[in-house]
Amino acid sequence: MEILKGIIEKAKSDRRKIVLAEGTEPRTVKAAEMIIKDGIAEIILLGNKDEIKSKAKELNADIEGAEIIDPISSPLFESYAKRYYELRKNKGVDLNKAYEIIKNPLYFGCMMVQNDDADGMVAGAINTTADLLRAAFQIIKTAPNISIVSSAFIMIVPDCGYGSDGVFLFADCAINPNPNAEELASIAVASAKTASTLLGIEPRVAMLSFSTKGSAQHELVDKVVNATRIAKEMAPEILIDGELQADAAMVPSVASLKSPGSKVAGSANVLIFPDLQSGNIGYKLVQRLAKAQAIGPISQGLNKPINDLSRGCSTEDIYNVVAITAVQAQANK
Ligand SMILES: CC(C)(COP(=O)(O)OP(=O)(O)OC[C@H]1O[C@@H](n2cnc3c(N)ncnc32)[C@H](O)[C@@H]1OP(=O)(O)O)[C@@H](O)C(=O)NCCC(=O)NCCS
Ligand SMILES: CC(=O)OP(=O)(O)O
Repeated sequence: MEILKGIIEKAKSDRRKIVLAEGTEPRTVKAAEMIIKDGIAEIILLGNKDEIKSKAKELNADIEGAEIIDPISSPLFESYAKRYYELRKNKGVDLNKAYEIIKNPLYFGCMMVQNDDADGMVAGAINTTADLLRAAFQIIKTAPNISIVSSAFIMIVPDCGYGSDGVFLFADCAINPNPNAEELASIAVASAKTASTLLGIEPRVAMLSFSTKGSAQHELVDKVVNATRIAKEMAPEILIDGELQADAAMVPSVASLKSPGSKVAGSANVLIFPDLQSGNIGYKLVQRLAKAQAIGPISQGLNKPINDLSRGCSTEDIYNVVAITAVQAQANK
């Protein structure tokens, strides 16, 4: 929890302007109230003004301090549509289509961030990850020298001595369905960076598999072995090891049996899943069965901070992801 408090204090220290694209969604409206009250960020809610105000009234939420922008009647609408057309005309988008697309708050919000009218955006309480990411990929795009955008969850597991006192980073649990070895290596390196910059912990990165150091042979294991080698070449300064089963990665007694001498096994705090099936299932199991707090998915590798939520998120989750987005935005300046 200390880690989360640190992020929240950092967000407060230099307030950024964050767009909440799902402005009428009840958890979002409540989160906006809390964020404004605690001074975490300046908030822009997107959507129909009357609908947002009546939702706030119904929820007894004070959102007086929020700016409300209706994309359709906004003076920014025309210029954003034209800019979107310029960005996507070589992909077959004509001007009429651009006007249609910019009515969608996910696209309008990304345009606000891209044009520095806001510093970051959070959505995904009602929209799917794929819909949010498509808008971000098209408008915000991938940062220089980054081959692939991925995501990570901060997992805070109660009464747990593994990882960094129960704190882990899990990746990729939200974006890339089946990364190849190079892509998996990039996810590992990006996650190590997120762990050190956002969580302030020294990353110990485990490349997870159903095999530990050759205990099983399969092409799925080969992918993780290759990804581990590539990640070590990409970032020799980072502690990365694999392939490791989850118990060998986290539990010292199992690590000493299965992978003796490893600097990561038994103490991993960054867990890299081999594909999205295992990553998404894995984080939800830990969240629900171990009652862990799952904060994210936090995007890694976009030019500017756009973050997703799970549709199962709580008001508190939105509050936390906004704080993280604000801290990422500070780092971008
Ligand atoms: C991320 C995702 C939406 C991309 O899907 P898609 O639209 O079919 O992907 P495409 O291959 O058509 O690519 C669309 C654009 O995004 C870009 N893109 C796709 N994946 C990318 C990635 N990981 N990093 C950077 N750019 C990416 C493509 O380069 C392309 O750009 P362009 O249109 O400018 O050429 C898709 O991989 C997905 O649905 N992932 C799973 C999301 C999910 O359901 N998660 C589980 C719940 S959290
Ligand atoms: C991250 C994630 O799994 O999102 P959702 O639950 O909305 O599919």
